[in-house]
Amino acid sequence: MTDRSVTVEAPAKVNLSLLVTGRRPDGYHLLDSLVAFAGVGDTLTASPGLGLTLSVDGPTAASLPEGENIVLKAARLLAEAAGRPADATLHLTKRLPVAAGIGGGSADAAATLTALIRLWGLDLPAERLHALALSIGADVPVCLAGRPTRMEGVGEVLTPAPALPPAWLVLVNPLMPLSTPAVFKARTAGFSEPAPLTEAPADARALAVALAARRNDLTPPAIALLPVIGEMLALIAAQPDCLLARMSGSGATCFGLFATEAAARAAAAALTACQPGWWVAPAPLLG
Ligand SMILES: C[C@@](CO)(OP(=O)(O)O)[C@H](O)COP(=O)(O)OP(=O)(O)OC[C@H]1O[C@@H](n2ccc(N)nc2=O)[C@H](O)[C@@H]1O
Ligand SMILES: Nc1ncnc2c1ncn2[C@@H]1O[C@H](COP(=O)(O)OP(=O)(O)O)[C@@H](O)[C@H]1O
Repeated sequence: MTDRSVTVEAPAKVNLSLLVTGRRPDGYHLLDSLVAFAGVGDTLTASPGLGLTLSVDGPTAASLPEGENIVLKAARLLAEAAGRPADATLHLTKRLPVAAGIGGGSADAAATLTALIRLWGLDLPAERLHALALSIGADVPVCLAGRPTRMEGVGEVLTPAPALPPAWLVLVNPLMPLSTPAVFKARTAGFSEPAPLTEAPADARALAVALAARRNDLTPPAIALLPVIGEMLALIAAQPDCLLARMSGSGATCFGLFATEAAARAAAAALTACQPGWWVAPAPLLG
């Protein structure tokens, strides 16, 4: 690391609701999702260097599969778009479970773009950056936005969501990866009507009520593929003061919504005591 290093956090993406509203001719599903971020995630540091290198550490680094890390793909595509060499020394501290429905890879890619734009002093037009992010992955544009957002299309249509109230989440993952294409493929239900959040909920309880009127349409197929998700949801919902229990993205990570840090931390401790093999992370909902 040098004085010129740029460090960017890559927070977990949480689909507070996720409706499948249709299907494109190419097979991709159209979504209407309220996406927010949690105060837990990976960290990306970019430093000056000759050539492009990436080192990775952190508690979940070992579960990254062989093959190109999405961080390198993001760096190469950004350099290409800027017409400059991809010279940087990147370091990723991986804390989020992989292939977990909380967009760890997408958040890492977005953090890489943000860090390298600063390191390389680039001034890319917003539309160009949006298109570049989308070419890396459907969830990368929303991770680049990094604030509560209504996400439509397959991730390309973004509208700022109403402000979210102070609240806490407990993220829970069984440390079993779940394949996104498999979950979409296992869907048997029809399509949902879009249901945007139109008013800012006054508090965490009002947010829970608003979310309860929506769903995550990918939950039934995810449970069919990985029944432990059903157990996780029941256990989270049974925690004192849990306002809502829901799955994020295509799973398997689920979250509980709580009004206070104390309630979230108590629930996280109880969940860990009961299932020591699960990844359990209490974190604030980022507004
Ligand atoms: C479901 C969401 C919701 O935020 O999150 P995650 O569960 O990945 O975190 C995303 O839309 C995940 O988008 P993305 O990250 O591009 O999915 P990938 O892992 O690349 O999976 C791609 C495959 O999943 C299916 N797929 C994905 C997205 C979508 N809107 N419709 C689809 O049908 C397609 O079969 C596609 O080939
Ligand atoms: N830095 C990274 N972090 C996580 N996954 C990565 C990364 N680079 C590449 N991948 C690949 O991206 C896939 C999707 O990962 P991830 O974003 O964690 O899941 P999800 O899309 O379910 O939220 C993983 O299965 C892995 O093969």
